Amino acid sequence: MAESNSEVEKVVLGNFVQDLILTSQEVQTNYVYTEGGVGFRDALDSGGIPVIDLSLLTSPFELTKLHHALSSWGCFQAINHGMSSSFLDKVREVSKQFFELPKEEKMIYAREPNDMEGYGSDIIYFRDQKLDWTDRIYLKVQPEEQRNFKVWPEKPNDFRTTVIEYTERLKLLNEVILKGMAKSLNLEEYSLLKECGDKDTMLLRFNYYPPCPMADHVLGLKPHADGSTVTYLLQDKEVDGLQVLKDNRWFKVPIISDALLINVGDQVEIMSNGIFRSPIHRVVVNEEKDRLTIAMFFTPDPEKEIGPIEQLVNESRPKSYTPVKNYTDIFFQYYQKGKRAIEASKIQLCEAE
Ligand SMILES: O=C(O)CCC(=O)C(=O)O
Ligand SMILES: [Fe+2]
Repeated sequence: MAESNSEVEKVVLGNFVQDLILTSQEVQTNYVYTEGGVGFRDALDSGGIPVIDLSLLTSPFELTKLHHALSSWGCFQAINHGMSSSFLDKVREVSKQFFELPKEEKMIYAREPNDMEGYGSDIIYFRDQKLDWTDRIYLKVQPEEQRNFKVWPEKPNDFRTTVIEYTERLKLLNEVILKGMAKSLNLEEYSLLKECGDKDTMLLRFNYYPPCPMADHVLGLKPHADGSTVTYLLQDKEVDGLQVLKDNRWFKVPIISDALLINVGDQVEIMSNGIFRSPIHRVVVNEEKDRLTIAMFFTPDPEKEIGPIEQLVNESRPKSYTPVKNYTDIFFQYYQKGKRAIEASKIQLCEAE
């Protein structure tokens, strides 16, 4: 259901934002928003994003809190997730060390022009595409046999082992979260995990946002919702920048040291028949400081068709989405055009009006 490619001129490898800064080039127009730009950073402070203690997730009280968090905000800050502060520091540290390497050492892991995996910046699909002020490393970390080590940094030398350990830890955590979500929906606890199929995929993205001289007119990441089932974000420890849209207003996501920000992606919105929402979020940049975040996206087995879970469909909540397969594939083209892929799966419920 991807859109026609008529606008797509060619897919090219863009500039690295880090290079633009090092060479003090003027900010190119493709990064600059002329309308609605001023004030990107003026979002509301939000102490309101729920904080959930995962060590209590078996209690009915915490499950109710989880249900409420995911149906109102679509995200929460997870504390007591079992990963130590020093381990999370290590994950941040090896990531930062990679971006600090000289250009030629990073380029060994550059992505191919048509490929997402590896070190790169936005794929350019069409001429007027708005570009994100960010460089990334994108790695498929699961299934294991699909790891493309050609694009996995070997420097710093503990990069790979740290990434593999982080992957293992998040795999376990994701089970806890999907079971908790299912229970909070009064479903059998494995129902969401089963819906993801046997070969679910994990994509790890390191987002590096260099400082930007036009921070009020440029976005680190344009507004989007994630195409995942669930996303786990390890924020920068010192520099904020993430904002979440709720009731048409942008709220800043505060930094809670060692918490993970967990958000619903489009595919859990579909599975939950819209009870849980996949929140729209964006990233603003900073004039002086760089920022680094690490996002792990879980997606179902691409061979597995997913759709609203039957028990969540009834007269008062009719089926709102058509089943989809390999949702991730269509997601990125929509994203670059500033559109939401989930619209393609939504059923128009005219008769309910
Ligand atoms: O860097 C952030 O704060 C958010 C990253 C994000 O939204 C993403 O990678 O999809
Ligand atoms: Fe995101």
